[in-house]
Amino acid sequence: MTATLEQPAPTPTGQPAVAARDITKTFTTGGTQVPVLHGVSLEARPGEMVAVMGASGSGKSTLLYCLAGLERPDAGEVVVNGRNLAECSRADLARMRRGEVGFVFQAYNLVPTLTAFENVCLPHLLRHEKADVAVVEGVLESVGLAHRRDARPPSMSGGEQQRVALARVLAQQPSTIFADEPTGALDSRSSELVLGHLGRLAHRDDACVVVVTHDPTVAASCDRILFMRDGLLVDELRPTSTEQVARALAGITSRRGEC
Ligand SMILES: Nc1ncnc2c1ncn2[C@@H]1O[C@H](COP(=O)(O)OP(=O)(O)OP(=O)(O)O)[C@@H](O)[C@H]1O
Repeated sequence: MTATLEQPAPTPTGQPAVAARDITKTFTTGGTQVPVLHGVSLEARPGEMVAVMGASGSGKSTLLYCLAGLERPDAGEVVVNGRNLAECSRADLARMRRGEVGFVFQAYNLVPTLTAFENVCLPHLLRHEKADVAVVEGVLESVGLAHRRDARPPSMSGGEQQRVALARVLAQQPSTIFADEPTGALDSRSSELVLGHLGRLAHRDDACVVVVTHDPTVAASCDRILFMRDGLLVDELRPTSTEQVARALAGITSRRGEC
């Protein structure tokens, strides 16, 4: 699999689509405090596809959840499309995630009793809107699942479920997309297809895409990579090849715990 996208990456301009300023997050489980984010600041712009990499447990998913408004940071600020998330109610955040912001979950989050088609329509249903059947069928076809339209998640492979989850986000036509390991369950062909979609959203449709990944090939497809270690962003790279990304990641993870 080669690390290329069909669209060349333009230089992103303008205001950031996503900005985090000095965010911290500590979880408390069973009376024990688990500090995860220690003051993370970043910016990602419309038209940009940004990867977040780092060792397991370095805080990548927690960061993504804070950026998407699925977790509230303890301190610091997250601004998405000009809106400070701390000033948004739960209902505002839920509305954002059903419209302008899309999230591709590691665990798919599909409703098992609904068909693939119905799962893709779900954000529309939750907004009490009618989904455009042609759009929904179009996105299912674009992720190679037209023939699985009426299948339910329990009868689908992990890769098929991952592609339904992506189709659900594509059908929303969001301006900002967060994706947690979006190719984790996919073979290399499906992985290329998903990356192609995300790249086109960023580079053709001027969306901002933030992807958490362990896969150097996926990260090499992005415009910029942010490296995390122990709850901090410690490095940044504009990738030129999968090998270069793999070397950089190995360097970051081998120095784990030094800071
Ligand atoms: N809801 C939670 N409650 C308690 N601890 C949590 C919670 N979510 C995450 N953590 C802890 O925070 C730390 C960072 O987790 P996170 O999932 O953000 O890391 P990650 O870099 O995405 O890891 P991976 O690559 O394995 O998915 C881990 O120690 C994890 O156990």
